Amino acid sequence: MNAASPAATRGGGVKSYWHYALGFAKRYWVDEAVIFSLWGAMIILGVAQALLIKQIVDEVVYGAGDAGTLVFQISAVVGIAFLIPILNFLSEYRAAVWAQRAIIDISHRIVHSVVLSPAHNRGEALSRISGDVLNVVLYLALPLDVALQAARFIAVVAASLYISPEITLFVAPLIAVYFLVAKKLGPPILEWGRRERELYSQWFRRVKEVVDGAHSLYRAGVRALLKILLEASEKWLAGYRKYELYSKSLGFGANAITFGVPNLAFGLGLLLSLQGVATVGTAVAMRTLLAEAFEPLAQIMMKSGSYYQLKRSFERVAPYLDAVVSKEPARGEAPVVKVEKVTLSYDGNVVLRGVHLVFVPGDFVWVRGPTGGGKSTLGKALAGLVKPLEGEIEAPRAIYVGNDDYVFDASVWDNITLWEEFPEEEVRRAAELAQIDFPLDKKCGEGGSELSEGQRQRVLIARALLRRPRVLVLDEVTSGLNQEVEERVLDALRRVVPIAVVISHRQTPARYATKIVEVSGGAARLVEARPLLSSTS
Ligand SMILES: Nc1ncnc2c1ncn2[C@@H]1O[C@H](COP(=O)(O)OP(=O)(O)OP(=O)(O)O)[C@@H](O)[C@H]1O
Repeated sequence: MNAASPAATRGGGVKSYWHYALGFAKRYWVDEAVIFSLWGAMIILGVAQALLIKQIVDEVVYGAGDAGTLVFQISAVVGIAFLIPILNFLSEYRAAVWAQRAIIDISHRIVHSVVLSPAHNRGEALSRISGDVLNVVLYLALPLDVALQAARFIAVVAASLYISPEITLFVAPLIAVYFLVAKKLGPPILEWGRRERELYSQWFRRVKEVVDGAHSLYRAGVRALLKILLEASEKWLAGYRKYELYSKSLGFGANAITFGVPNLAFGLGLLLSLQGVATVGTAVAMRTLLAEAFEPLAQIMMKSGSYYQLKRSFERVAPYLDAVVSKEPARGEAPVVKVEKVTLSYDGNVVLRGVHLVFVPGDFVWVRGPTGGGKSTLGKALAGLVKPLEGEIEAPRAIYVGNDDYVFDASVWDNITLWEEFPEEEVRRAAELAQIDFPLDKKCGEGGSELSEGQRQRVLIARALLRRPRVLVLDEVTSGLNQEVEERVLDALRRVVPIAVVISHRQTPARYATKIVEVSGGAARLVEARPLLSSTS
């Protein structure tokens, strides 16, 4: 998948709908071409089927044509009748998989956008993923969808005009009425549906209140209780009645026209055949064709009915859409960290300039410096979470662990694996290396509220170690540990992570450091380099 330009979020302004819709169309042009071709074939086959039916009926009724040709034509009609559902299945399958891929892509973009720009609210971003992403995909695919349905409708009308302009023009006003009425009534019905659901939840809340408060409400007497319920139920029922009346009567009217028009065309065709203006075949073919005219219209109306809902979702997600989906570094890359002539900034405000650092396997780097100097910024940049304004950073499979990393309301185990499948012994090993000495089935609470700070930090470290990073950046995540445990964690890190970068105000990392980097005054300098320690010492 191509990555779009990251300008929108950083530049502040969100680009227009068409910018994203065209980008979306370009990214998925293969899927779109396949779906369009399948639909094209279905449309052509549908029209061909109607024309063949006209010919067959006329040959039988008027005694023209021979038996061999008839058998061939009938076989073709039956064949088409089988082929259309198969093509339909293929297009629906392709469209469904495409939609899921698009959902994953957009979710990745949201996640990356949040990580690249920590100003975003993470909880908000997660709710976007669960609530809006599907709508965004539907909204971006809307032009294609509408074009497809319009093409279906136009093909049916064109074929009808070709077979019998008289009948087509006669039923056209009815089709227009169907379209206009449904278009006018559709949105109020959707609105009523929403109000009805709201009323239902109000009613349900009332029931719940009565059930929960029954004990104290009993003093008011059972009759009063029932009265409260009755009033609430009647209010809800009144809303429900109105909604059902609207929606069912529209459904009834639409069905009447959907069934009526093809049969009207059929009857008209038969009458015209008596006058010699049409043939019986025309009547049958028109009936078959016109039965297909309403489905695309209904689809267009349904899409336009949810248009505003889709648009709102899009507006909520658009600020996240331009994030670049970075590539995973290839496995087996040498874990050498290179930071060359790098400038790091936030919204144009430079934090660090001219950073040049090289770390090699076995390095244990202690990053120190005054508060606000840019240590975290450097650490995040190593893991690709802050993009350099200038220069290049190479740090294969780097993971950054910071104190803001989220601990979910789940067990320690789930917080380490994040619900991914890992062999049990690997999870236990990661927990052991991170010096987790409390049960792995212990509940963490929302945000780790049931853990001490040191426990929370060890869970975060185990989560990172389980993923076997080649470069691990720990940003003040040993601050809650007592010195003895901190030493054990750092020692484990030194043994198992090829390149460890520890950002800390404490002195403990000095014991293990092969390199010390001082971050202050807008610069990050290597101030000390010691010989590499052997991993067993
Ligand atoms: N997301 C952000 N947006 C804008 N500015 C930021 C952002 N994060 C950090 N900064 C700014 O960048 C500068 C460096 O911050 P950074 O957190 O990297 O420093 P630090 O050395 O890690 O500090 P500390 O020791 O207090 O954690 C600070 O002036 C800070 O205000």
